Amino acid sequence: MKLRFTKMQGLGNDFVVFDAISQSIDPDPTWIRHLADRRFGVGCDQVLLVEPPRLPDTDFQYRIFNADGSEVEQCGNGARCFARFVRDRGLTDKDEIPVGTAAGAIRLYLGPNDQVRVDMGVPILEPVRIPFIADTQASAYELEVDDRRLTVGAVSMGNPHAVLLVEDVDRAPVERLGPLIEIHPRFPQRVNVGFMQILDPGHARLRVFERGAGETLACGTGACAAMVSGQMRGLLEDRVQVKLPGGDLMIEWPGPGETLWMTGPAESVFHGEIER
Ligand SMILES: N[C@H](CCC[C@H](N)C(=O)O)C(=O)O
Repeated sequence: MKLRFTKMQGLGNDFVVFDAISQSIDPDPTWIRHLADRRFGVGCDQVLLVEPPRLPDTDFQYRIFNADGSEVEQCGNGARCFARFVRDRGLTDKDEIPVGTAAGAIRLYLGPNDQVRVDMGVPILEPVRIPFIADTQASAYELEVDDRRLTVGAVSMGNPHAVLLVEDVDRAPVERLGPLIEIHPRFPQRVNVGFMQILDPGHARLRVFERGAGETLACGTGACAAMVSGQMRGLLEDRVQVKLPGGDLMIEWPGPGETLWMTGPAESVFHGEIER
């Protein structure tokens, strides 16, 4: 059976997107891994499925699968690509799209110049909800990694993030520490690992070693989590330009308990069909 897909990207974080409303898609982890493989498959960081709504007051459900086949709760760059996909495919004519994810409902706003603004909900800081094993909630935690004591922030955007501060992202030990922290036992669901260099209270550089995908050119939820962690540590203000290797995101967050907004681009690259 031939399945139609669209290859998309948000700041170089790339996706294979399927309309799973008009097509029957079984997201078997082995097949997801094959799809994501950059030599034996199409190649992507994540696979996205667009499904009929499941949550009240939403128009769609959107499911996210990492390249390793694991299904996850949230994807920031994917959310923007989702919005572009459903508009370009004529699945909606709205500029404001309520959509359900495994982490709950979010709202997407299509703007000019391929920009999409996303209400990412309220960031989660309570350790048990991240999940992260800690005695109390704090703006930063000590983490033993490879016989070294590191300081990390811990935040959930629906998916878990650890955030480290570094002097220079270009020289950050992403390849060495990313995989070690991703599977650290204090993160029972594994974790995405952000390495943030703060330039000034309104600007930061970030690299992210993603759970289930490795280092990507951009991570939307990672940018959100890094900004939250930076603000909780008194280092960032409530509107921050986060500069990732693939490009920039604007993150706005007034503070704990408040909604976080992310704005950035989303583009289609090509349409294709794959035999299954
Ligand atoms: N690797 C993430 C999912 C994709 C998130 C990222 N691509 C984004 O733009 O937020 C996780 O396992 O939680």
